Amino acid sequence: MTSRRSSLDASAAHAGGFFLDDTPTEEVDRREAVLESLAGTVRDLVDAAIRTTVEDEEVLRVRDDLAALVARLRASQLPGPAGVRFNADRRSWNWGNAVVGAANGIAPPLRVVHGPDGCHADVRLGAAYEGPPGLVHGGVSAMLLDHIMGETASGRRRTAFTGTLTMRYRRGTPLGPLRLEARVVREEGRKIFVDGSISDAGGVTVEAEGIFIQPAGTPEFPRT
Ligand SMILES: CCCCCCCCCCCCCCCC(=O)SCCNC(=O)CCNC(=O)[C@H](O)C(C)(C)COP(=O)(O)OP(=O)(O)OC[C@H]1O[C@@H](n2cnc3c(N)ncnc32)[C@H](O)[C@@H]1OP(=O)(O)O
Repeated sequence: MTSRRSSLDASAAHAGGFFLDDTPTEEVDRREAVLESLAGTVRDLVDAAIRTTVEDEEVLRVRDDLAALVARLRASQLPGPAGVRFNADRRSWNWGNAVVGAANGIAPPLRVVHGPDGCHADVRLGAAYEGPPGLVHGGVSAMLLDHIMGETASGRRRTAFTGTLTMRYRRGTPLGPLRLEARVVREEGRKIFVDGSISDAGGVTVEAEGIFIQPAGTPEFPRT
């Protein structure tokens, strides 16, 4: 088995909390597809574990089988979290991210689409994201909006951290298919004001307003 840790660490240079990495885009895409397929199965496992009704003995046998699989993945590990990396093509990858991480089985995951007027994402939230019965946990709604609004502020050309995020929960957000939207309303110096929403088939369930800050001294690339 080949470890990936050394090549990533050797090529990384720090840039405003993000890492410039010389891994070619083709190689990033290849590895991402592999990790994504693993995370999809992990996500399925989480859902199956929540909803299983098999006998206790079978649950315990599955637990032992899983422990053996975990040990195989632990054979070669990063020393800490996956971090955020980007290369000279401005291909960025944040495989551990809680919302979009390709390798993260507890990320829904959100697939953010960047357009001229902002960003949107279609997502289906299952049993792992439940708060009130049949409804999305309010913190999960805030987390997803925080991410898509932050990515909108970032525009894939600068880093933008959440300064203030205000949520208005208009009605319960049902588990199932949902659409998230975000757009930049205005900018003042390093402050980027962003609106966001979550909708189901019946309309908006959650609205949000956020102020995202570009940390002082961090790089900004031209718009693409
Ligand atoms: C690089 C290449 C491309 C890479 C491409 C990758 C793209 C990848 C996209 C990822 C998208 C992630 C989306 C998730 C986003 C999170 O979840 S980020 C995590 C949660 N947020 C945090 O942890 C932030 C913690 N806070 C901080 O780090 C710092 O307080 C901040 C927010 C950076 C501000 O610090 P600062 O720059 O020292 O701020 P400061 O100079 O005091 O103030 C600047 C201005 O902002 C205002 N301000 C400061 N703090 C706040 C606040 N909390 N609220 C409102 N206004 C504030 C000040 O009043 C001031 O305003 P003016 O006086 O200029 O009018």
